[in-house]
Amino acid sequence: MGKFGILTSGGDCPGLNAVIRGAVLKGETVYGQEFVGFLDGWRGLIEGDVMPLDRSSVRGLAREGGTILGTSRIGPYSEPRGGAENIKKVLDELGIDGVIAIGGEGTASASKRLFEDGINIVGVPKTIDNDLDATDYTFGFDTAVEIATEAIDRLRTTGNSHKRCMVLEVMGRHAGWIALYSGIAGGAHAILIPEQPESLNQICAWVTSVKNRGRSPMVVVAEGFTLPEMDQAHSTKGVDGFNRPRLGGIAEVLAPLIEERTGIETRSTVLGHIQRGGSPTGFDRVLATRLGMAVTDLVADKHWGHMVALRGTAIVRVDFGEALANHKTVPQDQYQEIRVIFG
Ligand SMILES: Nc1ncnc2c1ncn2[C@@H]1O[C@H](COP(=O)(O)OP(=O)(O)OP(=O)(O)O)[C@@H](O)[C@H]1O
Ligand SMILES: O=P(O)(O)OC[C@H]1O[C@](O)(CO)[C@@H](O)[C@@H]1O
Ligand SMILES: [Mg+2]
Repeated sequence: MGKFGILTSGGDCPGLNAVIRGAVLKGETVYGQEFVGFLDGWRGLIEGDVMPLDRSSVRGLAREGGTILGTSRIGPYSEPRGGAENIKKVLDELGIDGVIAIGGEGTASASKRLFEDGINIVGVPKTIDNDLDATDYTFGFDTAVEIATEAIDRLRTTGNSHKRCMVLEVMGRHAGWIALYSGIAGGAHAILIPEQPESLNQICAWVTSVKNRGRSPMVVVAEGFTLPEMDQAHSTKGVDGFNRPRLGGIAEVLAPLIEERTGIETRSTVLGHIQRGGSPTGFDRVLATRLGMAVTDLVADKHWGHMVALRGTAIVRVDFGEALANHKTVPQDQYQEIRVIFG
């Protein structure tokens, strides 16, 4: 029973639509809940801009990339109409009893603040970066790894033909999970992640040893990687809607440096938003559907201020504070495990 509004906020991610479908199907079927979708993240909530969401509007959605609701990096407290007071009024006017916010760390921080300000709100974690501590995996990550792995496979054939060093840049602002997993899957000769600065000397030593064995070096780098002499991640594209530097382009910095130092012809590719687009993998569809279904239990129990998460194979409930306590970065031992065979 009751009427609830769903929104997707922050960067999009394959599986968002599967969450929406899971929530609507279970909420309607098991609890008799009704749903609307807020358009473009928090903007739709602030402005009361909604679309109807029922069983027929989520038909076939598990396989669809993106989000039918749209997303943005607008915050719920942004001027001129943001803030808990206004949001309460909007919810009352629309007869909405609570909000389901699907998003990453920023969305969860905003949700926590709204909950503390008296809004009935629960969350579903999403990010291709897999860097949310409360959950073992986030949906979208497996899809991004799959896409990045295919990119490595393809770069390796052209790299081999021309006997070049290939550098692939993948996403990963604070955490190198996509680089680590796709790099292992694709047999990269070096994997560079934000958690672990590596010197240019070390990178070139790996590249040279690969070349000396008669192979074409493949380097995978996360966008947030820094060389020891860099004080922040490479960014030349200004800031995003929340004033954070837009990352991207470290591969283009590294490639000429590697070429100059090693004498090996080197090319760079920035995979960019391709890894966030398109259809989710089977794994991500299952995870997203289960999280979407489980969030309707939270709503039915009025378990506001919490989000659903994956622990092992179980879906559990964690409060926003716990979910936000730490970034889940790649632990040293997991990086060292693969680093011993670089080069
Ligand atoms: N502490 C906060 N208080 C209020 N609003 C916030 C807070 N943190 C983030 N927001 C708002 O929530 C929006 C969504 O956060 P953000 O852009 O970081 O996306 P996200 O949900 O973390 O997903 P992504 O993984 O793509 O970063 C931000 O753009 C910002 O407007
Ligand atoms: O280009 P956008 O949509 O602002 O988002 C880019 C960021 O979003 C993420 O994909 C997810 O947080 C990061 O890896 C990346 O830095
Ligand atoms: Mg964020």
